[in-house]
Amino acid sequence: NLIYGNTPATHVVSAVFNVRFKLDWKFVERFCGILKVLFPSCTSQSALLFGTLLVVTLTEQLIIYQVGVLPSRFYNVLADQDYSGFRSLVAKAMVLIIINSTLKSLDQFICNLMYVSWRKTLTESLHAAYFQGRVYYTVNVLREEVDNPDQRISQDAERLCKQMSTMASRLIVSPFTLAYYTYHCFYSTGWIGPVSIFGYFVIGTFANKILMGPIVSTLFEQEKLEGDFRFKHMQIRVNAESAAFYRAGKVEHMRTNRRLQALLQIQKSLVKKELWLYIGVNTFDYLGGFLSYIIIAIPIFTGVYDRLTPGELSALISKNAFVCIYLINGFTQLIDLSTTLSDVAGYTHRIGELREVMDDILHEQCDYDPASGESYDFDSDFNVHAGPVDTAFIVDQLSYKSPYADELLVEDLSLTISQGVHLLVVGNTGTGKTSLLRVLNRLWEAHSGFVQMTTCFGPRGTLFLPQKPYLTDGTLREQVIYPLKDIYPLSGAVDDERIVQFLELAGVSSLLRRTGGLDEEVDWNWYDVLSPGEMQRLSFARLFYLQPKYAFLDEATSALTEEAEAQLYRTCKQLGMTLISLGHRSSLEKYHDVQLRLCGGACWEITKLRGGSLKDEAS
Ligand SMILES: Nc1ncnc2c1ncn2[C@@H]1O[C@H](COP(=O)(O)OP(=O)(O)OP(=O)(O)O)[C@@H](O)[C@H]1O
Repeated sequence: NLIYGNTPATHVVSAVFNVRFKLDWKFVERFCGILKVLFPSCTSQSALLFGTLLVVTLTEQLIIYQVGVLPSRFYNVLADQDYSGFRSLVAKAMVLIIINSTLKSLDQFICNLMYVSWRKTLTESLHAAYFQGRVYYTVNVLREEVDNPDQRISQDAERLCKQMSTMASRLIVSPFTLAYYTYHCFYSTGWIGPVSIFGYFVIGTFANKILMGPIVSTLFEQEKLEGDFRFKHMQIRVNAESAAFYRAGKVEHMRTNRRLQALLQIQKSLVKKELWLYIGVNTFDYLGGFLSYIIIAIPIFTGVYDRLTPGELSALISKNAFVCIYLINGFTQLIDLSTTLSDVAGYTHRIGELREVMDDILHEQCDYDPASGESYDFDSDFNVHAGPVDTAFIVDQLSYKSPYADELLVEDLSLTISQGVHLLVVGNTGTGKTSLLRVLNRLWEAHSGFVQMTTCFGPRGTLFLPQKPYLTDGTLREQVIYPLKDIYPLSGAVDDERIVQFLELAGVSSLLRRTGGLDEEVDWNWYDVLSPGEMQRLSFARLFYLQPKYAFLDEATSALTEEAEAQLYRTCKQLGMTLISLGHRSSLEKYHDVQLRLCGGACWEITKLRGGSLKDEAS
């Protein structure tokens, strides 16, 4: 039995602005979680690309060193007027330069490949959680703490992968160059060189971490406002016609500009905060240049090198400076990455937070049938689950309310939805008619009581036609067979005849001409070109095609005439469906046997219509 109830819906207050996202332990946890997704195994594509990048960048470093010492060799052969040496050196230089530039391009190429591969893996993993069960509904409608989940999946994931791939080639080689030059530095300056440089790096990192803290949280906020701004434009795009009827250009202009201003304000503050980080980074860069001379100055002024001649001393200074500068340069490159790291941290928090919330929702929602242990899959699960075969739902002492409200919409409702007993649910606006469907469909949790679902979703089971017709993108056939991915049953050309016949029965056969055929790709937005009535008729064509045993129709004929309504209801009944309708029209009564009236104030009553058999269990 699918029993759910007794858990009051929790109201989660948006905490986005109270939480300061920083470079903290939470960041490390979230980042490691994302890395686990990006590198699922040692033999995964990303891991192999990463290994190849390591080999390429290390080879590149060796070649860079060879290219770096070329000028000193040129000095040698030119000073000695060694013509043959000069010729072979030129040839060697040409070869080295070609290899170097090829390796550099290869490095870039692998980074780009890695970016695409990471984006694919990360986005697909987010999709897997988002589209599992009804997570996409809960995260968009019921959980306020996650702003713009769409933006996090489509844009933030992309930017995170981009930034990480740009960091990769610089980071990957750092441990090797740092180890190599630390050894050389120790060899030529003793412990004072490496210790001073490491100390300098620690101070630099600490200073940068302090400067980066506010940037990470501001970046997080900026991305939220970026999403809000884009959403506003999307809202206008989707509702352009309604807005135009209101002549709402001015007010929408003002509102959209308001969102833009909020976004720009935060962007400005981000730029200001970044100024301090840039000052820190640049100061660190230039101070690093002097540090090598300070390191060598200490033994000189303390008299360690007093016995060296000025010539030997300058050779020593030049050699030490070279190694120290290389080592400092290695650290400086790491510090330079801090601006990229602050971006990475911002995106990591946004994606990490979304992953956590989706995991949480998945754990909370038991979207599987405990009896059979199977999850509900609209496409493939046509098995009827445990319970009387001629019932769809058994509702017992059910109370429910909207997620953020205190008052119950309905209290202690008991009824059985059985085959052949057509049920009409009526009631004033806002009394909880659609909410009843939400609770039956497990989009909302019941406050108390039980709902036992004894059929499956989809063909042969239960189908819900929502109040707002939902049209997907794609061809006319895809609209009709929605939400199935393939035709059902798989019967080839016979399917075409059925679809055409059902389009005719639903009164939208003209769509065939407009689209040019069932499988013609259309470049229009279905919402823009169909009238509300046509959308409702197309939803009925869908219903006829899927032929569920039970059809829940939420004001499904509100945009149609009573004659059209009569014809559609007649067809549904001829196809053997049991109808559960929600609506206000009295004309609906004649197609139903039982009426459930939601009276407001949590009250309800069940009455018999037209002498139909009353099968409720309530008083
Ligand atoms: N996602 C939501 N979050 C919070 N409250 C909601 C949500 N959806 C609906 N409500 C509220 O729940 C109450 C019941 O809504 P419901 O959609 O069930 O009304 P209804 O009886 O179907 O109304 P109508 O006849 O207009 O369709 C309303 O007060 C509505 O504002």
